[in-house]
Amino acid sequence: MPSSTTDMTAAPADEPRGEDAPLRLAAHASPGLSGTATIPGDKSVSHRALIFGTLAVGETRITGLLEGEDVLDTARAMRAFGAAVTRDGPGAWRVQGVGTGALAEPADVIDCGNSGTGVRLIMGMMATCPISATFTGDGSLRHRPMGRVLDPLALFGARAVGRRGGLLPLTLVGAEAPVPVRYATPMASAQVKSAVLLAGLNAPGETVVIEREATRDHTERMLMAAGAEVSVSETPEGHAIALTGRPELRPLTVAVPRDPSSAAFPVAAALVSEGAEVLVPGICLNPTRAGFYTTLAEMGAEIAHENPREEGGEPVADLRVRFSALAGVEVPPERAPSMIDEYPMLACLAASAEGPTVMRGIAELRVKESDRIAATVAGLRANGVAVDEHEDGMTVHGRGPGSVPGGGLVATHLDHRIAMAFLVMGLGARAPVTVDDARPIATSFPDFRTLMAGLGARIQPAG
Ligand SMILES: O=C(O)C1=C[C@@H](OP(=O)(O)O)[C@@H](O)[C@H](O)C1
Ligand SMILES: C=C(OP(=O)(O)O)C(=O)O
Repeated sequence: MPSSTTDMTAAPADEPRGEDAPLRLAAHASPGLSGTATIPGDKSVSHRALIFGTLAVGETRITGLLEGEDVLDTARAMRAFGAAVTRDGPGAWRVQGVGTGALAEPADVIDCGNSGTGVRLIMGMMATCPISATFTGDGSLRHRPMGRVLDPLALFGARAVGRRGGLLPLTLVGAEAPVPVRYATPMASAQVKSAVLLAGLNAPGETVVIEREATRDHTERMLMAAGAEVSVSETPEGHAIALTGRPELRPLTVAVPRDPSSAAFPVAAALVSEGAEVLVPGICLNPTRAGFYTTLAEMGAEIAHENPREEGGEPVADLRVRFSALAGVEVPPERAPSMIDEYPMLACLAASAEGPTVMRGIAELRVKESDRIAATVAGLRANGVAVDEHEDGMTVHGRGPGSVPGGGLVATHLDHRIAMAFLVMGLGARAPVTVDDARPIATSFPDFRTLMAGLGARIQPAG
């Protein structure tokens, strides 16, 4: 791994970083996985640590930062807005912030690569500052809707000019005289909520965001830790977060907890690998993120939560996972926000559960890095698994442990989670499962292959 900050944030390409040609990988049946899976830092917390570091006056210290491409793009962007961002060693970073309202105007286009979180939070951060910035991203991000943040940011007084349909590239002109906003989010989205709260930081007065279902709360936690006045309440309209604008944010010391969304992959691998026992230590089990683990318990997964404790202000536990005979379940739609990124993995796992697994209320999956419902359904069918596609979800008809035929090729559509979910499914399938391009895995989990190989997983380049 390069040791200097400059190397870690080299200019992004339009294609996934790394090798030029698509990286086709095949996962072969791998019974008896064992060992310890040390998961990297949480992606959501890592983005926010860099952004809050930039908005605080003074030096923020971060340990355990996820050094995936998405987060490195945010680090590079924070430099463009005036912060001094330094890498001291693996996961150890410092940010010398400029303060809310004192952001520099970037001299060039901000390329957020594959990251919806990066671009949407950064647009929120700058929308109430008297500067302009132009944003773009890779072929996946340029298809994703930005109107969901541009609409509320316009209420603060910001203006955007971009491609039709609210697509990147776009230029955001920050408000000269921002006004605070009261906004009810039309979809369950922590990115939209966070963009509004970040914009509210530099608007005088009280900004309120109301969400029908509570989404991940890392922004609120960090705002409070940095000294902002934030109150959270349940109202007839929903879960409301009120923020008083123009605080002086103090710099934080952030110990990034280990990512429950990344942990989902080795956890699922152990569940489908006959005879497996894997320890996954120190996983963040913040209730706004832990829905996948609740669902696994309902399916009968043998997962012990050992040594529960608090680390860096988040509840964490060590997960000991054993190969399990799973039963299909109906996932309550209201659980979706707490496991939104885990549905592709759950669907692949459901293929070897006994009976149907019903996943509804997840239309948001259609606007992620890929249309994750369509990509998952196509990948399952290519590997002989029966699945029904619904407008807002899917039902997987599992036939029990060891029943997944495999042998198919999965189109990953620049989507790291599709690539990882299907490789994990292959570890318990009868014939190898191949993914057409594993390069996007580097956006969130650069050490995925090494970590999985350490457990005994057979994931190899495919011809
Ligand atoms: O706020 C965040 O850090 C994230 C929010 C979620 O997106 P939405 O806000 O679009 O649901 C999630 O899918 C993404 O991986 C990270
Ligand atoms: C949806 C995801 O990320 P983002 O929206 O930040 O691209 C994800 O990591 O699964």
